[in-house]
Amino acid sequence: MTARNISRFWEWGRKIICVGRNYADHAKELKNAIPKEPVLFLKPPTAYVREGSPILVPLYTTNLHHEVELGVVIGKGGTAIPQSAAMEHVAGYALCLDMTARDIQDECKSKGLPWTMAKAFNTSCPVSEFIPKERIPDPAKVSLWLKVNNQLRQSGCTSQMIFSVPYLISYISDFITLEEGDLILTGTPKGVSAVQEHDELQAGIEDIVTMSFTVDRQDH
Ligand SMILES: O=C([O-])CC(=O)C(=O)O
Ligand SMILES: [Mg+2]
Repeated sequence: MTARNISRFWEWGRKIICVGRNYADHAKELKNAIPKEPVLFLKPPTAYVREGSPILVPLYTTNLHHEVELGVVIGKGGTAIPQSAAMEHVAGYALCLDMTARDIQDECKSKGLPWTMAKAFNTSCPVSEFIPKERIPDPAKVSLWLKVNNQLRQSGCTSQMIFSVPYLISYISDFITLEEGDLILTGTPKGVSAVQEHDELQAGIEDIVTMSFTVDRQDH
């Protein structure tokens, strides 16, 4: 068997662990409380979509939102990783979108139900190319942006995160063993909004990476 290449982590079938409400300005825009502990949910590996393939709007939503996020790619697995050692477990990063069926999420929230239908559908996790760790020396100091049809909708800096990357790795690994190839989505800054069929989404991290996706309606 040939060795797997971490720069194609999306092919590994590993976990996607997402952090919600990690930016106060986004928690506020959706009228959510500022969390005292990280809010976590999961996406399956079937959520991945790469440039060249469209983001598909599930048939059951009329309010699909973009959320631009810094993704952290795990290079060395572990359980109960101390914060002081957390960065040794990072192989690199990826720019990610946490596509969210907001109408379904609102319904789930009001019924106290899990967010799976709102967050975990096929193509709900567009990802950029792999960004080696050296290209982002400090994950608490990078700017992210997202445009829809060339109009800026989101622009934020990871310095606004409530819980830092090392804190999240340590917190998550206390109860979910992290494995090589796992991806952690670290939450979105404010500016989330709806996308429609045929929209063009473009997102970037400073001059480090950009990516673009089109939105399509699922046809069955
Ligand atoms: O859906 C939400 O508002 C929670 C979330 O994923 C985020 O804050 O990134
Ligand atoms: Mg999110």
